[in-house]
Amino acid sequence: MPLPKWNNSELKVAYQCIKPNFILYITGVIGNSITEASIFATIAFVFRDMLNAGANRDYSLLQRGIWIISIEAVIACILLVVFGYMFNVSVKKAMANLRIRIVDRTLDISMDSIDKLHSGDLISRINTDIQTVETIFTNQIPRLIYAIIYGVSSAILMILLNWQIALVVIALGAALITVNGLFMRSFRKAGDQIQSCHGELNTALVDVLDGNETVKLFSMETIMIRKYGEIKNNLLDLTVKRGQIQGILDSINFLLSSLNYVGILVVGSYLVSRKFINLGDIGAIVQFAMGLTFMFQQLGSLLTQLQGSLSGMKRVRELEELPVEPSDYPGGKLLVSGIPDEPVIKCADVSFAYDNDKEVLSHISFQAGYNETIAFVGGSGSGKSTLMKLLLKFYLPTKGTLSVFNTSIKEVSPEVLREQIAYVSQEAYLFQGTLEENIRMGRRGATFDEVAAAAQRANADEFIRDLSDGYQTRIGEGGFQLSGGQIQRVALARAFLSNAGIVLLDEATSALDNTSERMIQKAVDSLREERTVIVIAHKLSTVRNATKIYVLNNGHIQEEGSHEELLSARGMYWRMVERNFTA
Ligand SMILES: Nc1ncnc2c1ncn2[C@@H]1O[C@H](COP(=O)(O)OP(=O)(O)OP(=O)(O)O)[C@@H](O)[C@H]1O
Repeated sequence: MPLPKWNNSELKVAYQCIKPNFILYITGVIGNSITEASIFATIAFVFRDMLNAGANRDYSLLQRGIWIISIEAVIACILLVVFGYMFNVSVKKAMANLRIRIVDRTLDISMDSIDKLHSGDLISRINTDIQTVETIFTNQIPRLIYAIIYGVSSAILMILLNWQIALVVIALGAALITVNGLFMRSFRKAGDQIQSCHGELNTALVDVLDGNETVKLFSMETIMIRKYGEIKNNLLDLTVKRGQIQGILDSINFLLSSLNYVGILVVGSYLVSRKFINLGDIGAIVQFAMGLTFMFQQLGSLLTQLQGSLSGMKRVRELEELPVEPSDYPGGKLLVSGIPDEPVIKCADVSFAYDNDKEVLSHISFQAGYNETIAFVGGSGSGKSTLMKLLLKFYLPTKGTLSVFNTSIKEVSPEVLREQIAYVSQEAYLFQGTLEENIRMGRRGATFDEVAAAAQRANADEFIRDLSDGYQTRIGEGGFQLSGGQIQRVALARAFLSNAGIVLLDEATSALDNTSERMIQKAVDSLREERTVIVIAHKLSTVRNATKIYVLNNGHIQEEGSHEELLSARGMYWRMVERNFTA
């Protein structure tokens, strides 16, 4: 039988999900199955008694049967509620834990891995794929266990009643499993395609929602809806294809099961007419044959369905297996105290490539001391942002050393390093929550007075207090919308609050009105005091005051020096200044 390879790691991950509640889960599932199977077994025996009662006119058998069924039904109702509760609760807990674990894991994934994922695909893995995993526990495993318990108990009872008929039914059942096995590969393939199509669909949806403004700007509505429609149609085709396979399989199963019953009835009638067996026993055997055939049928179709669900598990596992930011550091600490004599940042002959082939930074060397501002300028794609990412340890240099406070960043954990760095990016991300909460991200545990003082230094306090809810104004998606200049000042407030010794500043390129521009410039100037600042500069005012300027070109340092030195060299920097500095 061409069984597909069972991927152990997927089954292992599936087991890991339920492990903390495994006893509760398995007790619920097995208890449920035994209860249901015993009802059917009792019905079979009562059915036998009824047929015999009719044949022999012994109505006490009938009375006994009614009593047994009634009592068992009451007990079963209670047990089914208890067992159902046990396994449902354990599955819900397991899935909630899995979702939290996956989101937690997503936050630890290294930058180069996360760069390769689309947020839509990530959301699909966390929602749709985990939902598929849930069906393994709520549907497939319980049905599988039930089918086995019901089938095996039916087989035993049937063998006890008449082993010859039992053998015939078992042989036909084996044929059923073989046929279902033939379909397993197609189910797995269809499952893989459907799950990844769900990922594509979410990716397209995120593009439509996040890129809404751009879509409208370029009148791309038709293109976007066509793209979304194509994926949706593809998903529909795949689902219909899987439905067709399921349909063929169901009819084959139905045909084989019917043959089974017809066979039993024919053989049974013959045996009854020859008085080898009584009518009641044949009635019971038909009931047990139903149990046994049900098991074979379910084993086949459930194993194929399980393949589909394991496709979801595979995508969840892929997410879990992505490389994370390493956490096994030699425990290096950054000795930050007072005014350092040595340069705070030392970058010695650093090179870096994202994909191990093309270097985007080559042989970069510079130093930045206390109270100094080092500015990087250069054309688009010259490597300025990449250098910032190396300083933040989102990536490690492929060659050379990068040290902060005399310690190689390789030796300290990203958390320890980032505690000493305040990063003010062009597009600060503001989370759903109040302005106070957003600023407090600079230093958790800061008091309200400290938050307000930081906002004051960032020239943000005034506009915040002017809002009707002040610091309690809710921002983020669906909340109050801040202007570009206001967002930048909130980001600067975070940096002031952090008290970090190093500031990485990605100066905004977007044009702001003069008042905003002046306020931000004043805040930045004050942030530079008594700190070490690395700035990606786009404005002449910023570079003019820098201690040293580095001009990046294609990942190389093309020129370095003070504003005056570089101007008199009349090179690339001079040309940029002539062009009014729009790097
Ligand atoms: N995550 C990434 N994976 C692969 N290549 C990348 C990645 N990020 C940037 N690059 C490449 O690295 C090079 C330098 O990019 P970087 O963003 O550092 O330039 P930049 O000077 O900051 O540009 P800009 O001023 O336009 O922001 C570019 O060729 C870019 O395509």
